[in-house]
Amino acid sequence: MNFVSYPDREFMMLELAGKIASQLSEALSMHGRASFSVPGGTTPGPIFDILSGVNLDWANVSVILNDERWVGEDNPRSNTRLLKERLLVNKAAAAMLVPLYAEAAEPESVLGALAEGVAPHLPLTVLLLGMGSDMHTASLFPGADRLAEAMAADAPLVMPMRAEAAGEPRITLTVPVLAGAMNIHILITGAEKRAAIEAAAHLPALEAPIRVVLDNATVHWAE
Ligand SMILES: O=C1O[C@H](COP(=O)(O)O)[C@@H](O)[C@H](O)[C@H]1O
Repeated sequence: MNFVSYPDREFMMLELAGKIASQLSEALSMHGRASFSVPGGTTPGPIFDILSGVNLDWANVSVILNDERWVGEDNPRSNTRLLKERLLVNKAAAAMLVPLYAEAAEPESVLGALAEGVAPHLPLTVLLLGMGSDMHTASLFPGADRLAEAMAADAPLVMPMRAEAAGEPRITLTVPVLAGAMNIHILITGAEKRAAIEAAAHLPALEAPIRVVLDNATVHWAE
């Protein structure tokens, strides 16, 4: 893995935001459009704040979550809510949000429609991932009910996922979609996650799902 250690979080967020903006900008110049997949959770808020103010042809950028918790936007755990509050504001308000959630009791009942929405935006231009200290990324949790299926080469684009550590049911981009991205960045902070990602490099993917992208990703870390 390509591991970059930064002196502090603020510097890391600024540097990585610049890198992502230039990768999106290059795709926009070459193809007239770009797709950007982003994590939820607690880590990416500051980089969203920076990116939302960057001058970019956002109207031609599609934004897709890596994964969503099956809760409505009124719930503070909603990743869509985070995106709308921190990334899809200011200049980036012009970007197109590709939904990974629709009002339904279970993800299974709207899966087809959500997958159809994702398909035209592949391969992802830039994939930004987070990681939990249990080595899950997106909603690929160790021990999740459909993890092996989501790792198969012929997996559908999106899948529902349930795991004890996940809390609510989830929906996630699957491994072929994640691993097929043109530029992959993993954003992590703190000593515990650093130790986890170093351990993941020596573990099978079913125990350490982050492993599925590690060989082709740049890991960005700050204490
Ligand atoms: O549940 C999730 O967790 C991971 C990691 O989140 P963090 O709070 O430790 O930064 C996140 O990447 C994923 O998108 C999210 O749904």
